Amino acid sequence: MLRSVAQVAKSRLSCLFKQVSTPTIGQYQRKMSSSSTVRYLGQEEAQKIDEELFSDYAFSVDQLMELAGYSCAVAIAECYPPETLTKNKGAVLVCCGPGNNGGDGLVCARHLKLFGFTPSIFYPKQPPKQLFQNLTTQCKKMNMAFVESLPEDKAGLTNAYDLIVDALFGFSFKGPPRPQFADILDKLKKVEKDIPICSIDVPSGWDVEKGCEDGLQPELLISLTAPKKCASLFRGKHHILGGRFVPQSLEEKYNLSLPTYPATEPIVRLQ
Ligand SMILES: NC(=O)C1=CN([C@@H]2O[C@H](COP(=O)(O)OP(=O)(O)OC[C@H]3O[C@@H](n4cnc5c(N)ncnc54)[C@H](OP(=O)(O)O)[C@@H]3O)[C@@H](O)[C@H]2O)[C@H](O)CC1
Ligand SMILES: [K+]
Repeated sequence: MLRSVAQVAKSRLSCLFKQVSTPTIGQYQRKMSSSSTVRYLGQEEAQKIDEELFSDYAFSVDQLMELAGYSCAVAIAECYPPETLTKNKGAVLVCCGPGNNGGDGLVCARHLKLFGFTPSIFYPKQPPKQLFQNLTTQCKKMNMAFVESLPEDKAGLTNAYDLIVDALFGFSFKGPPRPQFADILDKLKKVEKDIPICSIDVPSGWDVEKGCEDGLQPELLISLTAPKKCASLFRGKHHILGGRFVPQSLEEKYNLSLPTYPATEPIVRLQ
């Protein structure tokens, strides 16, 4: 049967709209899973790329940390929208370590607060550096609580928080965790089946390349820049890539084969 001019025009128009409409993360994910072979980085390589961003490309730590932490908050809000966290009204415990991974955690906390979550911060080893002191002041001025220690019993965490952000260690972690942090990681491990854990860049306590079979099992992993080798052992629900700041020339130099980020999104789903 011949279609009327109006029907043809309507179908062309709808095709046009399909072409120009913004693709969803799901659409990109489907595209990626068939074509992308994002490369997983070793520890030294991840550190080298990081150094090059600061030296050759003249980025400042604050700049990249802001983008990294922001992308983590976006990933968390996408996987766990605050309005769905009804048990503890969107309370999130952000555990921050002594290095830049901890700094990402502080930035992430600030954005989570702006997105409608209620973050509290656990920052047991605060380095005396202006950058971290500034990030801490920003969180305090935004009325975020700083907790001194983790509760001894499991219920102390499960009755207080809907989510835990693990920003303890990233790609510079080496060897077994020292006692103070071994104890913290044990406490988080005990609640991982009750409260989703969202790890920034590397699940803390994992060897950056070989992982850790009986270590923390986060439900969400947000890899930054590119996944580290240990991410191939991640068995959680969501694996998201953030840190959309890598210049094309650096991506090419290290053959990163990064997936296409959707439109203006700071994150792209890997799994
Ligand atoms: N390019 C990017 O993708 C960017 C990523 N960012 C984030 O930065 C981290 C890496 O940060 P870095 O400061 O290099 O290191 P970590 O945060 O992983 O940890 C360093 C601290 O951890 C201590 N450490 C190391 N091993 C142990 C251990 N076994 N037990 C206890 N403590 C440990 C270490 O202490 P030292 O005494 O050994 O020095 C450090 O205090 C990356 O993963 C991203 O999250 C940037 O924000 C932006 C650019
Ligand atoms: K981490």
